[in-house]
Order: sequence, then C-alpha cells, then structure tokens
Amino acid sequence: MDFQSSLFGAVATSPGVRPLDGAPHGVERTTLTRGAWVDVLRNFVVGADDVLERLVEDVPWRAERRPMYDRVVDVPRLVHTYVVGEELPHPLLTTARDALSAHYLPELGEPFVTAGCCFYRDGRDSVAWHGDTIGRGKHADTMVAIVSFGDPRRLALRPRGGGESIGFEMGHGDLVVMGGSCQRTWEHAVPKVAHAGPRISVQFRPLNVF
Ligand SMILES: O=C(O)CCC(=O)C(=O)O
Ligand SMILES: [Fe+2]
Repeated sequence: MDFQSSLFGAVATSPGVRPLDGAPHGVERTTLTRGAWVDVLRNFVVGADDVLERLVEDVPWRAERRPMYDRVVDVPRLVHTYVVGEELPHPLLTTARDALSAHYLPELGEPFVTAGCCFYRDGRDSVAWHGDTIGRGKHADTMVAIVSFGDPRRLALRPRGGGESIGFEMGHGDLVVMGGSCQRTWEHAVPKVAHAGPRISVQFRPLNVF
C-alpha cells in the first residue's frame, strides 16, 4: 500500500514521502521575478533520521573544488553525485525521486535522474553564490529539487545583477525546489552560520543539468 492511500490516520509516522499535491498541505509555490519560482514542502520525507544515518555512513564523500566561470573555487563541503541509473543509498530517496518525477512531469517534461549529495559538516561549510548553469540550466528553464537532512540551513536566493535576497529554511526532511528560470536569472547560496550541526543535501536534477 502506498503512503498516500494508507487507510490509517497515523500515516505521518510511517516512513515514506508526503504527497506533493496533497490538499491542503501540498507544495507551496513562491513566484520570484523573471520566470523563476521556488516550491516548498515541509517534512516531505517521513523517516528522515534513518536516511540521514545512511547518507553519513554510506556515501563515498570527497572534498570538492569547483570550476566557476574562469576560476576554480574551494567549496567547503563534501560531495558525491549519483549518476543516471546508479542505486541511491536509501530506498526512501528512490521513493522521493520517483514522486518528484511524477509530480513535476507535466511541467518539466522529463524525470529527475541524478542525485547530487552535499555534506555540510558544520556552520563553516557553505556554498557561495552561483546558479546551476553547467549544462542546460544556462539557457533553458529547468528544475533542481533539494531534499535536506540534518540541521536546518538557509537557501539564500538573489536576482542576478542585483536586488534583494530572500531565503528559505531547509529543515530535516524538507523539500525545496528551484524551478523555471531560477538557475539563469537568479543565484543561490548556502551561507555560513555561527553554529550548525551536520546537514546533508540531496539535489535531484534532470539529465544534463549540473
Ligand atoms: O546544499 C544545498 O541544498 C544546495 C547545494 C547547491 O546549490 C549545489 O550543489 O549546486
Ligand atoms: Fe546550486
């Protein structure tokens, strides 16, 4: 029996994902400027503790340096990417990816196929302002769906070329999706904070979006 069709009221405690289009608490869209938007669904993954434990233990984490425009920048966090067809480290991540692919298919036109994982060990780990513009996101609308585990961190967003920034807290089990033109018309970052415990982010992307 899938999560959505469970007969019992106590569904929130059984591991699974909350329905993305479930009334009255489905994804909530915030429309940004220039065709960009952000969707949020709190507690998307139910059973997030178990996923976090598996991610910490089983992902072959490595330190990252990232080409950004004409330079290579140090990225203070650990990373690993699961490419197309690779098994994900926890079955709930597969459930989450499939639910995301099904929900967004009419708008996205293709499934989510890769899973980039980032490990922010403490508040000093971060990612600087950037757009995911390697590949198709540079020219076309696309989506990046982030599922967070562990301590909450802020996803900050600002329009390219200047303007006020906004932020979305990404808590344990939460879903935050950046969509539309977000990667090319806005930038995002996970800023450093004075105090934070470990956080792991899993970003689902369609083919040829990095
Ligand atoms: O940690 C996150 O949730 C965001 C990561 C990110 O923006 C990226 O890896 O491109
Ligand atoms: Fe990014």
